[in-house]
Amino acid sequence: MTAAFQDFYPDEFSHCYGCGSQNPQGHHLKSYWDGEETIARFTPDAKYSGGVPEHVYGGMVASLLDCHGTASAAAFTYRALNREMGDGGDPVRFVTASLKVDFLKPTPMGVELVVRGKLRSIDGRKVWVDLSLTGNDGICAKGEMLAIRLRT
Ligand SMILES: CCCCCCCCCCCCCC(=O)SCCNC(=O)CCNC(=O)[C@H](O)C(C)(C)COP(=O)(O)OP(=O)(O)OC[C@H]1O[C@@H](n2cnc3c(N)ncnc32)[C@H](O)[C@@H]1OP(=O)(O)O
Repeated sequence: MTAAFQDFYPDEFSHCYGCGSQNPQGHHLKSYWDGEETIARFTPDAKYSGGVPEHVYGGMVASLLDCHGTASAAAFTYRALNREMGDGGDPVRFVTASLKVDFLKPTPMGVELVVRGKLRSIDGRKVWVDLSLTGNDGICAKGEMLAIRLRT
């Protein structure tokens, strides 16, 4: 089975509620390559409802974009450097500096959500990623992230 980007985060940095393998309460979001783009799939539990039970609350939507975006920034950078994750070299890790979310329509509950990341540009430690979240009836939210590579 293909490893997810998050599987390469060192344990000591894997406590993120959204995607950390070491957080037993967390969502354990997993991100993968899909051609030139990145993809993650997630079905929120019913307790993450918005104003009505049929819709997902906005914080969950932003959280999925956030975690998939930083993982994608790392993946795009590895690829730009012609490197593989887990290659034994200096780890490439990112945090979110800025995340803009446009909520285009309510996000449906009870269906698998698909989060996609597309590289906009890399400029030194700064990586801009365009994000989208799709439900069963088209794109529900779009995001623009600036992720910053941590100094190692
Ligand atoms: C080895 C470590 C492993 C860690 C593993 C983590 C795994 C991931 C876990 C999963 C995580 C899940 C996701 C999460 O939840 S991540 C959690 C949420 N994010 C954070 O907590 C980040 C908090 N912020 C910081 O730590 C610092 O501010 C960072 C590190 C981001 C930058 O501080 P640093 O001192 O390093 O760099 P710098 O200040 O010189 O800035 C550098 C450049 O960036 C530009 N800039 C900065 N901010 C903004 C902005 N808002 N808009 C526009 N531009 C901005 C800045 O002008 C400069 O540009 P230039 O002058 O070079 O042109």
